[in-house]
Amino acid sequence: MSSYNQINPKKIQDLQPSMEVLVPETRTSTLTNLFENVPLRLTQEDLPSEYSMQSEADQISISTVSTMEAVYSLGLHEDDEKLSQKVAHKPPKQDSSDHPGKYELILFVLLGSWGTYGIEENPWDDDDKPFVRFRDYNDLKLTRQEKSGVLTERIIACCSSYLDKCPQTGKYVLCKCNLAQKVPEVFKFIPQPDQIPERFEQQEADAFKSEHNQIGFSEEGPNCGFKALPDLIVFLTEVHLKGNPIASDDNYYEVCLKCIQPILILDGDVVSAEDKMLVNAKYAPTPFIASKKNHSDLFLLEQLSTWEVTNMTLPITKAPPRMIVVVGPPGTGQKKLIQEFYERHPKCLRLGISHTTRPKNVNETEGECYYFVSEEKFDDMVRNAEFVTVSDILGYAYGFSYEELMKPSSRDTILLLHTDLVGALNLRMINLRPYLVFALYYQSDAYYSQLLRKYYYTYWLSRNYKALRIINDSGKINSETSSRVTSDIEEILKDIITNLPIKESPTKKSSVKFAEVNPSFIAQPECYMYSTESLSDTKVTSLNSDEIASLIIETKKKDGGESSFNLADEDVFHSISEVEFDFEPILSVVSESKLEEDSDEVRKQNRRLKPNQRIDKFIDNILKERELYIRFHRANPGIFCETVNLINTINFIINIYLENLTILLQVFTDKAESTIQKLEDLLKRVQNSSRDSWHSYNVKNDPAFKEMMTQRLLDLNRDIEE
Ligand SMILES: Nc1ncnc2c1ncn2[C@@H]1O[C@H](COP(=O)(O)OP(=O)(O)OP(=O)(O)O)[C@@H](O)[C@H]1O
Repeated sequence: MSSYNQINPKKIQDLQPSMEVLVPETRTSTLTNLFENVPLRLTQEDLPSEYSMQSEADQISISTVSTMEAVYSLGLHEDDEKLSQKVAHKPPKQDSSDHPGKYELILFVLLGSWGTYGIEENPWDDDDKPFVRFRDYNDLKLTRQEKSGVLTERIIACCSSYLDKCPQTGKYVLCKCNLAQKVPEVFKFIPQPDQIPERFEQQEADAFKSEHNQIGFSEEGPNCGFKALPDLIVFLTEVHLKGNPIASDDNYYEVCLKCIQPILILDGDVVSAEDKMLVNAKYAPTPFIASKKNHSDLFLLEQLSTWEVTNMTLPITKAPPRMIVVVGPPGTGQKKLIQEFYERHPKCLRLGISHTTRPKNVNETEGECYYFVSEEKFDDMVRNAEFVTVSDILGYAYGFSYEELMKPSSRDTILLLHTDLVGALNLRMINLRPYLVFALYYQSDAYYSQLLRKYYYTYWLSRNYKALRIINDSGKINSETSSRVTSDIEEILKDIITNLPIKESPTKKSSVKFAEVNPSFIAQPECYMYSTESLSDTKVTSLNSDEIASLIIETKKKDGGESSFNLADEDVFHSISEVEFDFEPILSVVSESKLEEDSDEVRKQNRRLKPNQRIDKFIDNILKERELYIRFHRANPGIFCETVNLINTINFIINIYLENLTILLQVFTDKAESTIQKLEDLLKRVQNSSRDSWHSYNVKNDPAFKEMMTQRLLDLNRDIEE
């Protein structure tokens, strides 16, 4: 038996019996190899003296039941119906009766899919302290190739044989592939030892250069070329492949960035976060795949977690509430829409409150539109399988919890919430049968300005500058304050002038609460936009340059000294009519003295972030997402209807989908009245729909389930008899 190099006896005694061994299908070959030499039953002899087995019953056996195989592979590649069919009819693999034992280990393979998606990058970030190792790398008699740094499956197997506690479940799992020291300067992988070309035998270890390693895209076989990447390099941050055949592929750079998520250095060059972001956006999975992936992750966690029966737990016969879900790309104003809709029908609706890690905005109240939680808390909830769905939106996590879903409410109350597309598809996938409403800005231009208002200015203004004063070419500068012009700011202010849709003259001297102008996603300090001089009382179609000079965007002082600016007439912004600015303003930024102190820091930050480029890309990405929603809608007729103007089409579609209890219609958030009207129509239909048509799959009637239970009972009886 191979050696155990580190054993913590206390921990091994904690081993809990458990039933499932989760092995994603695509990874089984590595795993099978891995256990070739691991005894399936550990006895006292196998263990070092520090650990004493109390009785025979303490034997640990390892067995595999691959319940998740189907979910993992099907979840990624096939559709709902096939998934449910296969999952339902796939007979579960039996526990091996040759190896009974009190304890079973959960095997969980960290290579590849798990961890690269969504939930956590590397939950086992404990490089140095595995507590049991079945096969030790140090015991391997390395071949010449291996000594020279060639990575073979043998090495991977040894490096993967750690036993440790799974952070998600607290159970012991055999996992982790730490290749950190095994591939010191080059990433070298030879898939099959018998495929090693002659020349390797002749190479001197020292002479072994990265050009000679064996990753080539022309190679055939399951573990060759690019295909080998995702399986192996979850822990690699630095990769050198220059001169390797793989490097001459046109998509080499992008594929490496995509496949090797933790990569920081490729061929000696630092990989920028921006490149990674762009590559990720370019190769983003389709919404269906993303949501299936997401769903299978959550499903997996659900399987691994222990559910507690509390007084919140509803009897299984109770159907979840009927729900209307407003779906749309970020910044569409879904939140406002559903709140407005809710306020009109508070008796028949219940607002579903999601959890999010995004910071709370000034005008938001905890628990009213979101539960604002820390990333740690959110992760904990994910691990405990508390969420029905989770999504990652613009860098923040959003999730809708089971608790919210099942909150007691009257039988006829309809749950109203908003999610992104992935979230909505997840809800469908677990058979909640939501009525999906597609919310979109009618015009992409309007959406663009909305996004600019929402993200661009807020992001910029709030993070970098305390005060901005825009002056015109007449050169009026507030002379008490020092001024500074930077090209970045110039650009941004130009954008503000050209894009900020100032609508109508305010009727009185007023200030506009900037946070209201930008009900922003990104938390901002309290910013206010105000005019120093009163603007004309009469309606104007354009503001003259003097008036422009007086538009100031400034943060509120902490001491409250500028509270007079707080007289915000929140409607002002919305009631200013659109203005064309036909001059090139000279722009100046007036900083407060505090800012001067910070200026070095600010400059440093500018250099690092290049914010205006970044935010441009950021907004571009959101616009692309809008396109994606529309494409998705077109490619999946029936999920959303095509045009909102064709009332008849809507009725037609409603009739078709009424049967499936899924009505899909499109709503434009920039056309508030007609939108609410549509939602009201929908509400009536949902109310009239029959609850009795709720059907849920009953696992107890499934022949595979019956077979499995019978077998389990037989096994149990046999164990007892023995
Ligand atoms: N539980 C959830 N699951 C998935 N997506 C969600 C969830 N809750 C909210 N979202 C989505 O997150 C996005 C950002 O919402 P947020 O309220 O933070 O910003 P917002 O810009 O005010 O949103 P909007 O303007 O679209 O109402 C929205 O598109 C929303 O649909």
